[in-house]
Amino acid sequence: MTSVTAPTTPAPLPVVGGRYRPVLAMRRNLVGYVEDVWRRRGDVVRTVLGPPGFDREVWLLGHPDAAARVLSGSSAASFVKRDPVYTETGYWLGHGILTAEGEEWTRQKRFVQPVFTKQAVDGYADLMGEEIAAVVAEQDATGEDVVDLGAWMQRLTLRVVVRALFGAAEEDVVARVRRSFPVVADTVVRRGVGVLRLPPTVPTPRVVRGRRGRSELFGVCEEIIAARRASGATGGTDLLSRLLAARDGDAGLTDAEVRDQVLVFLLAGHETTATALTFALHLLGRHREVQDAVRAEARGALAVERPASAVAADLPMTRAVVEETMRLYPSAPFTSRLVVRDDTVMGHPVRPGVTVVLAPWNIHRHPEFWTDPLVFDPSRFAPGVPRRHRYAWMPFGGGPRACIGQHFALVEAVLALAHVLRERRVTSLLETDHVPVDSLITLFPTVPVRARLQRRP
Ligand code: HEM
Repeated sequence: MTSVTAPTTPAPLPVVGGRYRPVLAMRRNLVGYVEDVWRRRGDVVRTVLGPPGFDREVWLLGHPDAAARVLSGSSAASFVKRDPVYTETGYWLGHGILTAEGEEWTRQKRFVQPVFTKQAVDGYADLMGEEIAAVVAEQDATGEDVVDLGAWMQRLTLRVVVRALFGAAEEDVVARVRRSFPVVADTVVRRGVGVLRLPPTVPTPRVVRGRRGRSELFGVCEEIIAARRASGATGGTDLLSRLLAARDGDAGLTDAEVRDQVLVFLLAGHETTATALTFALHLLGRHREVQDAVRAEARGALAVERPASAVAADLPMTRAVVEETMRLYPSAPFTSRLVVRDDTVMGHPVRPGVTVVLAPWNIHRHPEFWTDPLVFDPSRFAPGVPRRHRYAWMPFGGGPRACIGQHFALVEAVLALAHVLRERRVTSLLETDHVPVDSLITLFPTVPVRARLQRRP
């Protein structure tokens, strides 16, 4: 006899928390709130935020299966970057490949992909090495042995990306981006997670500040593009030259489109890597034996005269440190999407209009996938360790919208650690591996992360 079991539909998810308390808690500390809810309520949490009529439903997702559903090719079309945070990002930072959707994204990707092939990125490794060496030497010249790792690494990664973009690490550009980017990022996130979003045409103090920051950022890029066009120079290998020369059939990118891509690379490409390096140096500064192993590896790899891309490929231990750091401190701790057609997430039906927030911060601490998840242990990423769930480690996202700059970032990060540690001992001045953090698009420490540097023969 065969028995037929009727398919079961899971009961609707209960709504967790009130309409206002979570918003206040998120304002206080977004990372803390999302982790706390996950620990108390599990991997799929449904909230409804804001007053009736203006409310929005937000699901917080903390399981790799949920990430696979939202990001991977087969279902990704149900979850698009039109949620409030990405809508704000597009408004304030331009409509480059980071925020584009559908056909427009496919078109932009055809222009941008060739700029980020492995071969193209390996071509930037030498200039990365030069910029890193220059920033390290600059620090040595100050005679200061205590350094704010966050500020130092921001300077380093901004110089690298500016040089890769424009061919020269122009101080003026570096300074203007450093000044304006945090203001715009603050505007994007505060408006993106806020409940009552007034149109950006309403000149609230935040909007006014945001506009000032945005015109400075746009101005920097537009001036450089105009100067490059006016010079008539062609054939350069920096990212800007490649974008200006890029063709899809007969068509090229307009100046405004080039500006928007340049902005994406400037912004997506420096804070994220700086965050990873800040926490990597902090953790190494607390784990002396790992640091000694990284130093030994760096000395071996840098002793031979060869291209920096070959050096970067020869630093497996250093790379494992970067990967483990990005597990504990993912530079992009959350990513969000708007649901645009009926779908399911881990068996729960989700309807159009819901915002889903994936939390790599939680996924990277998930006890089903990580033993002792709070322990810093780079051996998890040693060569030969079997692959885990594809989305258990996802600092660069996944699926078609995964980070285009992943190889760039990893080459830069391992080279930076190798150059810093080769002749220096780093001692962290914080007495915990677990630095208090929050997030405005990217993760940041809420206390200064300082370390002592000592030269080692
Ligand atoms: C440690 C460094 C980095 C981290 C952690 C990181 C993280 C991410 C993540 C998580 C996404 C996917 C966002 C989503 O799905 O919503 C992304 C996308 C992207 N990243 Fe990165 N990123 C890093 C460095 C870079 C660099 C160096 C560049 C370029 C110079 C870059 C350019 C981009 C672009 C253009 C996208 C959008 C891709 C698309 O939508 O097709 N990123 N990044």
